[in-house]
Amino acid sequence: SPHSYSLLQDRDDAQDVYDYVVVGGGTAGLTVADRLSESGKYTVLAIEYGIIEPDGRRNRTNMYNITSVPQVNLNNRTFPVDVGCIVGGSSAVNAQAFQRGTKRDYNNWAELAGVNNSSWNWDDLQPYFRKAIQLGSGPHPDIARVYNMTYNTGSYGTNTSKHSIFATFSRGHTPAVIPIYQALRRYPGVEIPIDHSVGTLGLGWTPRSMDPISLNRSYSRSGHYDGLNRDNYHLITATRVERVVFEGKTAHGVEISPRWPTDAHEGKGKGKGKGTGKRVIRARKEIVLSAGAIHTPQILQLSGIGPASLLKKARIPVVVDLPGVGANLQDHAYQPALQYNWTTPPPYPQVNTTLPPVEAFLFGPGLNLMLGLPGITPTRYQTLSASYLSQPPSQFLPQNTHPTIISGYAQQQRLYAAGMLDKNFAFFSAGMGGSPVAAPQLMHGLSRGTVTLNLTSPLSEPIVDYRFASNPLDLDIVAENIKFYRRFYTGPESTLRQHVDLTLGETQPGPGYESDEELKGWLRANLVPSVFHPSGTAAKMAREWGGVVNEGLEVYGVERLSVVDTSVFPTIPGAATSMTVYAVAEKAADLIKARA
Ligand SMILES: Cc1cc2nc3c(=O)[nH]c(=O)nc-3n(C[C@H](O)[C@H](O)[C@H](O)COP(=O)(O)OP(=O)(O)OC[C@H]3O[C@@H](n4cnc5c(N)ncnc54)[C@H](O)[C@@H]3O)c2cc1C
Repeated sequence: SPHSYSLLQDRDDAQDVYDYVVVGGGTAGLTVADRLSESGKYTVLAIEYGIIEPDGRRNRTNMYNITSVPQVNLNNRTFPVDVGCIVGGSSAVNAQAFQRGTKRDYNNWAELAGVNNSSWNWDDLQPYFRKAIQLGSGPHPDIARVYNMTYNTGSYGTNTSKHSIFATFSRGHTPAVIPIYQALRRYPGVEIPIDHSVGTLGLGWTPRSMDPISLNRSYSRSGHYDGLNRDNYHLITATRVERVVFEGKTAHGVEISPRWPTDAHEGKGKGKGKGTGKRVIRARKEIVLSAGAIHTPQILQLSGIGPASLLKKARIPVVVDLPGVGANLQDHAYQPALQYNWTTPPPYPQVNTTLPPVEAFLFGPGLNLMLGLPGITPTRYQTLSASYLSQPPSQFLPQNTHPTIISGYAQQQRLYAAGMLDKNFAFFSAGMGGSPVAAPQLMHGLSRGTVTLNLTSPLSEPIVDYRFASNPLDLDIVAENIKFYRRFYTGPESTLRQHVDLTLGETQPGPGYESDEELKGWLRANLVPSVFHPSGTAAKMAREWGGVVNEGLEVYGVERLSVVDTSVFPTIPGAATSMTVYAVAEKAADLIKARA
C-alpha cells in the first residue's frame, strides 16, 4: 500500500505531541501537511474524519449528510450541502473543473485586509498558483486546431513530479460544440482571451484537475500524500476533531474522538482507524484548521471562538468573541438550464482527428463562457450597480447582525458595485456543451449566509443557511442572464442559425416566463443556491470588518491557531474554488514555516 508508512492503522499509536497538527485531511489540509513535513525538520499529524477510499467516487457515502435550512426566498426549498468526507476531502469528489478567479477577485482580498500592502493580491498569488498547479498537458493538437484554442503556459508550473497537482486540457471532443463555439465567438460583447487563467474573461477553455498520463483524478491525496512515506508525518483517519483546547489564549491541542464507537468499521489496510476513546493531542508550534468552510467554523464555535451571543446560548465558555465565525457564507449558485427543442439535428462539421468522440460534456473540449455584468446586460449593468451601491449595508443582512460584520459587508458592497461595471469580474460562468442548453452559475452573489452550531445538539452537523436571494438583486441579476442566453439562442444578433439548421422552441423556462417578475418566480422555484463551493466563513479580513484570521491566517485573539481552507476566502472568487484553495494552502505553508 503506497500510504502504509504515514497512515496509522490505530489512532492510539499517534504521539501525544507533534510540532503541527492539521485538522482535516482534505484539499488544503493534505497540501499544508505535505509542505510542513517535507524538510523533515518538523513532526506533523493530519487528522481526518473520512477514510482512504478509491478516488473519483462521487457517491453519498463519501460526502457528509447535511441539508440546508429551508430557503425562504426560494419557496422554502432545502438543498444538499455536499462536502467530501474522505481522505482528499472535496478534491476527491469534485467535478474537476480547474480555474482561477480574475485580478479583481484577489485584489479585492487585499482591499478587505484593512492593512497597507497586503500580499494577498493577484500579483503576489500568481507564484503560488504556479507552485501549486502544474500544466499536465495542453489540449490535443486536433482540438486546438479546430477551435483556434489558446492557453497560457506561464500560468502553470512545469514540475512533472508525481507529487504534484495537474491541470490537463481536454483530449475529448464533441463535434456538436463547434456550432455553439462559432456563434458565441461572433456574439457581441464576447471576447476571446488567451486563457481565463490570465485574469480576463470571455470565451475560453477550462482544464481539469486530471493526471495527463493516466487521466485519473489529480487531487490532494495523489499530489500531496500517496507515497510520501515520511517518518515525521502521520495521518489518522475516521477520527473527529471535536474542539481546540486552550491554555489561556494559547491553543495547545485538539480533542479527538473516534468516528465509529465500535470496531465494526475497522478494516486493516483501508485506514478505517482503530483505537478508542477521547484524547487530546498537543501541538508544539501550531494547530492548523483545514476542515472546510462548513466544519471549520463549527470547530471554532465548539472551541469557544465565535459570536459571544451564540456561544452563550450553547453554554460554551467564550475564549474570543469573534462575530465573523460562521458569517459571510458564500457559494456559487446554479441557474437551471435554459432548454430548447433542437428539432433538426445540426449537421456537425467534420473534424479530421484520430480522437474518439467523447460525448460526456465534462470530458468534451471544456468550452467555458465567463462574463462580467456589462457583457450580460449592456443596457442595465450600470443601473444594477447603482441600485446595489445605494442599499444600506445592513438592509438584507440577518437582524441583529454585529456592527463589525455590517462594516465588512459595506466594504464588499463597494467592491462588488465597482466589479459590476467591470467586464473582467465574472458574474456568470457556463460550460457550453453541444446542445442548446446553458446552465450557468452565478459567480458573485450579493447575499451572505451563515453556518452556526446546532444549539440542541452542538456535535451534530451545523445549521447551514445560504440565505440566497435575501438580497433581492440576486434574482434580478440571474434574470438578466436568462435574457442574455435567450438573445444568444434566438435573437437577431446571434449567428447561431447560420451554423446549424435548427428550429428552436424554448422548453425551459418556456413560454409564459417573459417579464422580470415571471422570470424571478421561475427562479424562486428552480434556482439552486450552491454548487458546493462554500467559502468565507472564517474570513481573512480586518477584525473590525468581521474578519476571523489575519494576514498570516492566524485566528484573531489567540496564539498558535490558524485556518487554511476555503473558509478564509474573504469573498468567493469568480471561478470554481479548488485551484484557489491549493494556491492559498501553498502560501499559507510558507507563512507558517516563516514563523516556526
Ligand atoms: C460535489 C462537489 C463538486 C465540486 N466541483 C468542483 C469543481 O468542478 N471544480 C472546483 O474547483 N471545485 C469544485 N468543488 C469545490 C472544491 O472541491 C472545494 O472548494 C475544495 O476542495 C475545498 O477544499 P477545503 O480544503 O476547503 O475543504 P475539503 O477539501 O472539503 O476538506 C475538509 C476536510 O476536513 C475533514 N473534516 C471536516 N471536519 C472534520 C473534523 N471535525 N475532524 C476531522 N476532519 C474533519 C473533511 O472530512 C474533509 O476531508 C466541488 C465540491 C464538491 C463537494
